[in-house]
This record gives sequence, C-alpha cells and structure tokens, in this order.
Amino acid sequence: MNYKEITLMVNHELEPFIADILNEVGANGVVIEDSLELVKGRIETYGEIYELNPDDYPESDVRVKVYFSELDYSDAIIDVIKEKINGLQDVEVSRLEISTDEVQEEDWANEWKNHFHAFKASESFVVVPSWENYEKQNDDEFIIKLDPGMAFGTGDHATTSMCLKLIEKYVQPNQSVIDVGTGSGILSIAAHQLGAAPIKALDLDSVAVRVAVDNFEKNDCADAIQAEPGNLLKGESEKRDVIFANILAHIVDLMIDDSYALLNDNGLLITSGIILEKEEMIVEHLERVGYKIEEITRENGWIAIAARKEA
Ligand SMILES: C[S@@+](CC[C@H](N)C(=O)[O-])C[C@H]1O[C@@H](n2cnc3c(N)ncnc32)[C@H](O)[C@@H]1O
Repeated sequence: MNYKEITLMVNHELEPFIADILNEVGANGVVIEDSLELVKGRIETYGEIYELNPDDYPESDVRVKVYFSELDYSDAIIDVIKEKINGLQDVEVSRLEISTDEVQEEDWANEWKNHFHAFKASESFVVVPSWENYEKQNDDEFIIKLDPGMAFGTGDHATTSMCLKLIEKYVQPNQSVIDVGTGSGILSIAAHQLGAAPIKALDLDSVAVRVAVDNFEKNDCADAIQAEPGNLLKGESEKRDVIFANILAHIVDLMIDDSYALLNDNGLLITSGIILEKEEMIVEHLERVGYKIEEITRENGWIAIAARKEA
C-alpha cells in the first residue's frame, strides 16, 4: 500500500498544536523536523550518541510530516487541518505552508528509523527506540523505551527534556505524583524509575492514554501507573507530592489554583510547555496563589518551572 505524505512548514509556537490536530484528523504517525535540533548542542552536553544530518532538517522553523494510507486520505483532510489551525486561539501563526506527496510503504516505515535514535534526554534518562540496542554507560542511567508515534513526548522536545531534568533533580522515592497531559507517558515512566509511587497519568486525549499504557507496558510499569482520560485536575481530590504539567501556557494557567490546592505541603509543581513570552504571566499567577519559584530553566524559546507549595 502507498501512503500520502502531508508536509507542513510551521513556526515554533504553532508546532505543539499540530500533532494534536493531526491526531484528530486520523494521522498515521507524525515526523517532526525542527531547525533548532541542529543547534541544540547535545553532543557537548551529553557525549556523542548520534549525529544529525543537516539535509534532514529545514533551515528555519519546523517541518512536520504526517502520513495517511491512500485508502484513508482525501483532499478534504487538508481543509480540515487548515480550519482547525485557523480556529486556534492565542497562538501566533506566522508560518503555515502545506504540501502533499506520495510515498511507498517501505519509505514510510523507514522514515522513523532515519530520524529517531537513542539519545540522552537528561543527565540520567536515555530514550531508546525499539529498533536500537543501547548499552548503559553507567549504573546511574535510566532507560526509557519509547517509539515515536501518535502521542507527544519522545523526550527530544525542549519542554519534555527540561521536565525530565527537573524530575531527576527533585522527585524522590515514594512521592505521589500526578502527571497531567501525560502524552506518551514519558514523565510518568521517569518518575517511576526514580521510585515515585503512586503515580497517576491523565490526558484529555484518549489516544494518548492508550499510547501511554502501551509505553508503560514496554517499560514494565503498567501495574504501577494508573492511566486515565482526564481534563486537567478536574475531579481530582487526592493530595499529591508532585504534579507534572507539560501542556501549554494558557492551559497550564487554568490549573494553577487547582494544582496548589491538590499539593501536600512542600509539594512541587513541575510545569512546562510555556513559551518565553508567557513566563511573566505564569510566574505572576503561581506567586499570587502562594507558590515559591524554586527554579526556572529555559531552552529553545521554552521555559520549565519548578514551583513549591511551602509549608
Ligand atoms: C506537550 S504534550 C506533553 C506530553 C508529555 N507529558 C511530555 O512532557 O512530553 C501535552 C499533552 O497534554 C494533553 N492535554 C492538552 N490539554 C489537556 C487538558 N485540558 N487536560 C489533560 N491533558 C491535556 C495533550 O493531549 C498532550 O498529550
């Protein structure tokens, strides 16, 4: 069977919304080629794991490629994608170009393997796809087994890797965790590997919940993590030691008050998905409800925050 490849060139602020929109129109996998990947400096920071081929990346902005089987594809899909993008609120759409192409099945399957390799997402977390073998470099490393697919969160996005870095720094064994917007489940898997328990993983998108459960199985932690559909912290009443929320600034903003109420004293909110321009607004809201900002990290135009509910 052949596949239809749709290529979208988009600005960085628009990119996090694209995977959700493509999932909603039934995409069969998304490849993200971010121009910033080439300047990220992973090699200096973490030791060489792989080299990127500049030919695979655009000169600026982000190229998102998505695949439909030729049986599922119709031109109406492009109209729906455009409509959904035009309907986004509070998001600057400064670049949007859409083109299509035909690809052979083998090319589609190999596309992932060309782009996705084992990599160190933080000091101790290494993300390893199923088609690669990876030997631990030292006993302190944790391996997260993940294949790219239908849910956000393979660890190579700045927001996810900044969360992983904060998680490895702050999360302690036996702390209770709730992971809001779990996507692929990567942050919950990381917390489990550090000994956190119990862990609950929520996502608004039922496809993401299914993908997360698959990933929990691959990482032998399906029994330890409760995965459910959920809208932010609505309906949650059990207090937690740590809350993760890597969503987007205007969505994180909606759950700041609830997160504070749900944390135990000395509990920590680890949040990202926030672009630099929204830092002041989010920090102001966090401080207004009583959080003390423990740490803010910044990468590729995104920030991550660790905020403490002081006793
Ligand atoms: C940027 S991804 C983060 C995935 C993963 N936690 C990570 O750090 O890579 C954001 C996720 O939040 C989910 N999401 C968006 N709005 C939500 C809401 N109101 N409640 C729960 N999840 C939501 C999306 O479906 C998506 O899976």
